[in-house]
Amino acid sequence: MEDYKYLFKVVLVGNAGVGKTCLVRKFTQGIFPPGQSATIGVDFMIKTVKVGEDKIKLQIWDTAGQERFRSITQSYYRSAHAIVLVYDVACQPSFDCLPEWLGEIEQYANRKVLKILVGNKVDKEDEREVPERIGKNFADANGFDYFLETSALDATNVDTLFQEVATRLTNDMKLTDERFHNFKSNENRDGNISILDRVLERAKCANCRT
Ligand SMILES: Nc1nc2c(ncn2[C@@H]2O[C@H](COP(=O)(O)OP(=O)(O)OP(=O)(O)O)[C@@H](O)[C@H]2O)c(=O)[nH]1
Repeated sequence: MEDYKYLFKVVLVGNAGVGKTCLVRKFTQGIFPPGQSATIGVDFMIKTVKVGEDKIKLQIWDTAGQERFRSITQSYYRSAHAIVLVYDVACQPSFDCLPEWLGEIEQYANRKVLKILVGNKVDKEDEREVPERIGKNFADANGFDYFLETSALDATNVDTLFQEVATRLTNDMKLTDERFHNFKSNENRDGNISILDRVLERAKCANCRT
C-alpha cells in the first residue's frame, strides 16, 4: 500500500516550444535540460508533494505541442483533474493560439477540470511580447482558476505552480469527501439511499480517489 492520500492527473498543453517539458523536468527532477528536444506524443512524470499533513501524488502528463500529435494528446484531457495551459511570454503567437487551446479543453476535458494559465520564460524580460496584465486579463475573462508567470530556466514560480495545483485539488477533493460522508451518515440514519448519494459515489470513483 502506498501512503499517499490522493493521486491527481495534471496535463500540460500549449504550443510547441513554450517550455512544457522544461517546467515538468524542473519540478520533478530539479534540472533545466540542455537542448531539450520536442516531445513525441505524451510523456509523464510523477512527484509527491505535501499539502498540510497529506501526501499528494501528482501524475504530470507532458503533451506534445506540435499539431501532428493533436489527436493523441486530446485523449488525455478527459481524465485530467487539472489542465495547465502554457504560453511563452516572449512569443506573441503562442499567446494568440490560446483561444484554440481553450476550445480543445472545452471540447475534450471534464467540465469541472481545474484550469491554470501559465506564461513561461519570464527570465526573457528583454524579449517579452506579452505583458503580465494581458495574461492575467485573459485568464480572468476565460474562466481560469489561476494564473501565474514562470521560468523553467531560473525556477521562478515552478514549485509554486504545482504546489498550488495540488492544494486546490486536495481542498476540492476533501470537500467532496466531506459531503459524501455526510450523505453516508444520513443514509445510515434514515435507512435509505438518495439519488444524490449515488451520484456522489460515482463522482468519487471517476475522480480516482485512492
Ligand atoms: N529562456 C528560457 N527558455 C526556456 C524556458 N523553458 C524552456 N525553454 C527553452 O524553450 C525550448 C522548448 O522547451 P520545451 O520544454 O521542449 O518546450 P515544449 O513546450 O515541451 O515543446 P514541445 O515538446 O514541442 O511541445 C527549449 O530550447 C528550452 O531550453 C524558460 O523558462 N526560459
